[in-house]
Amino acid sequence: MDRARDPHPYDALLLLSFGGPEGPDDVLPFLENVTRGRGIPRERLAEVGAHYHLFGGVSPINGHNRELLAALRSDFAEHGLDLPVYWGNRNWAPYVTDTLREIVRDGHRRVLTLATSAYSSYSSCRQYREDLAGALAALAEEGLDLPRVDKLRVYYNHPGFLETMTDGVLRALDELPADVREGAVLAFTTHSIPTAAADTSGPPAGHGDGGAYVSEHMDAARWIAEALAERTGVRRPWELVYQSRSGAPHIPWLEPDICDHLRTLHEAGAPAVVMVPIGFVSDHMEVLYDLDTEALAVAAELGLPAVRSATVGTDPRFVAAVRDLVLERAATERGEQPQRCALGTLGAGHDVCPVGCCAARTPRPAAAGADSPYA
Ligand SMILES: CC1=C(CCC(=O)O)c2cc3nc(cc4[nH]c(cc5[nH]c(cc1n2)c(C)c5CCC(=O)O)c(CCC(=O)O)c4C)C(CCC(=O)O)=C3C
Ligand SMILES: [Fe+2]
Repeated sequence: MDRARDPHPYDALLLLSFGGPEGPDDVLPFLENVTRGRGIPRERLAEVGAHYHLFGGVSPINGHNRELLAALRSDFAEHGLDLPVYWGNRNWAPYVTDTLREIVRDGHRRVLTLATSAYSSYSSCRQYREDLAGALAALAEEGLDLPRVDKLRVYYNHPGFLETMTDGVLRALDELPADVREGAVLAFTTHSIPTAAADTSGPPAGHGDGGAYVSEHMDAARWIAEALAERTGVRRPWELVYQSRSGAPHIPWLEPDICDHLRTLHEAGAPAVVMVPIGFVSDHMEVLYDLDTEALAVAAELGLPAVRSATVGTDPRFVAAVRDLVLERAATERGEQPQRCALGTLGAGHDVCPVGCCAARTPRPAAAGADSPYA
């Protein structure tokens, strides 16, 4: 077989995501699934529930995942990559346990996982490995022969991610009124997490304050800002800011918040801003509500021209990046030394999360890492 198309030893790809409600009656049970045992104040739940109800109780995330699933399947077929693609979620149907059961019943033994999050942190990486461990534990209870499950490395610095984001910013700049375009500044934005979770993100060896979560986002932002400067001849001020904070007010989370940042930019005389949602791989509710609804309303109130650039979604270059990552990992598992594409300064991330990577407050079994209790 052509090595460039050889998925061996893998026989299935699992798209692992967050899940979201599909109608008004799903909203409360979904939020209960998300927040079980996580100490989110009730007022915050009601508030977030209202965001979903504003969109008919439907999260955009499932539709985006269905589209990504279809795009991956046709890209793989087009490139002669014979690897079935499945989809399972943490918080809503199709649940990952049900999907993994189907994968096993279909006779697959080596599963590679793509999580819909590009960075290192408990919420964006380890919690997905806990989901896999939970699914494996459930299947073991049922007496099924367990498959081996691996997870793809973080992909925030893959060219197919960064170049696609960069093109999105170029399109967003074009949407700004011509007279403020030149002076527009960049606000890279991602999901806030507790500072304690940021500090322990990535391998225990450490990335300094803010851990791998902050350093990876900084590296992505810097690369995009420099690529834009090269392509447009305009060097724009930029900053990494945060959004979608939840949790109790006395617990510190990463700051500044995008809405506060817009006020700061306005006071400092910025003529316009592009919000670049580097933390999200598709237009989740956080993008549709927290940026497109809330942050754009703040900007409008200030009279600050603002636009939000695109997420990678199902851009063909992002889909091709996933194929590249799958083939790279398959080759590595076969003992070859494939090229590992990465831009920026941090290099390609680890294939296998080391012991203690993105440590959790409450230790739980996590699969697909060096500390996995499974083979
Ligand atoms: C880093 C990160 C990502 C990015 C990585 C990834 O993509 O996984 C992410 C994604 C998402 N988060 C989502 C939704 C929610 N997240 C919540 C709560 C939380 N998120 C956190 C972090 C993250 N979250 C954290 C530290 C909490 C506090 C509670 C806890 O420690 O678990 C809550 C509870 C209510 C609230 O407080 O907001 C909701 C409803 C959706 C679905 C959106 C849709 O429907 O389109 C998606 C993709
Ligand atoms: Fe979240």
